[in-house]
Amino acid sequence: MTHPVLAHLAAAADRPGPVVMGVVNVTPDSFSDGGRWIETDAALAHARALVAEGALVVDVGGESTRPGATRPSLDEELRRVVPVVEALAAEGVVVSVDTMRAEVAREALAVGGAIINDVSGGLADPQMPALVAESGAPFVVMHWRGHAHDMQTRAHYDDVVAEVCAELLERVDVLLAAGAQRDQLVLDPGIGFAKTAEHNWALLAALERVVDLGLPVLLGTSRKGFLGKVGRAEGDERPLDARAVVTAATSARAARAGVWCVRVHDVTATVDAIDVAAALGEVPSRL
Ligand SMILES: Nc1nc2ncc(COP(=O)(O)O)nc2c(=O)[nH]1
Repeated sequence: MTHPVLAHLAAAADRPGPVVMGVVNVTPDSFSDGGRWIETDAALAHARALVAEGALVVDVGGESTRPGATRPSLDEELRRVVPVVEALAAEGVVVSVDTMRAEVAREALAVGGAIINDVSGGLADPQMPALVAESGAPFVVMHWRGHAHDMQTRAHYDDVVAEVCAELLERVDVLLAAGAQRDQLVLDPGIGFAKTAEHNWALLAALERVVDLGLPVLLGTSRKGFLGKVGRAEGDERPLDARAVVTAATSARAARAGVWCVRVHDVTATVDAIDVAAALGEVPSRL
């Protein structure tokens, strides 16, 4: 059984391969584009541009999750996110809200947000599982081992793929026990969260094992540090605005693995890469 919002997106998709989710960080300090979209009008203009490039969903976030980031207050996160979600939803855009706070998710859904994207998978806010159950909204359960200020101290695994899968399934059990429905849940391996570059590559190489857990999968590699560094000498990593191609290559990989959605800052490059994978017959039929 597919959740109606996910079914709508599948029906809206005009190409094979993952749904493309465009990123709009309404934050002053996100690693990938901090500050550029902090003003509501700038965020809206950017979101519209991403939709024009082929994004079927726009992910609106008000809290930076980069290592070392400090958390905004609840009121500040609400101030950043709610006006953008409301305006985009009013224009018919499918909006996901990237938040770890149940109150922000609740407010965003109340003004038309369609999906909750919680990088903590419901761990950061004990109220989130109940909100997920109460709302019935699709919920992205990302693998997470702690807030930005110390998550990289938890990047220790004997078998990162097996442990990430097991910990994701633990979150699924908690959410189902709280009353959420299975068709609400989307899994995400949490690339770059409590993971080294080696862990990220191992997870990308084994994406089918995450897909085989039997729920839609979302992948977020876009512009992340391990992509900046790949193939480059120390100190010669790609600048943030030169990571569209490396990100797109991982989007093609995601398409080949049957991933449901890719969350990216540079939509066109990813759409192009997925189109090539599809033309080569490498993309499984949609979920
Ligand atoms: N579901 C999901 N959400 C995320 N939100 C933020 C970031 C990192 O920050 P960014 O907004 O600058 O990309 N990565 C993810 C991710 O990998 N998966």
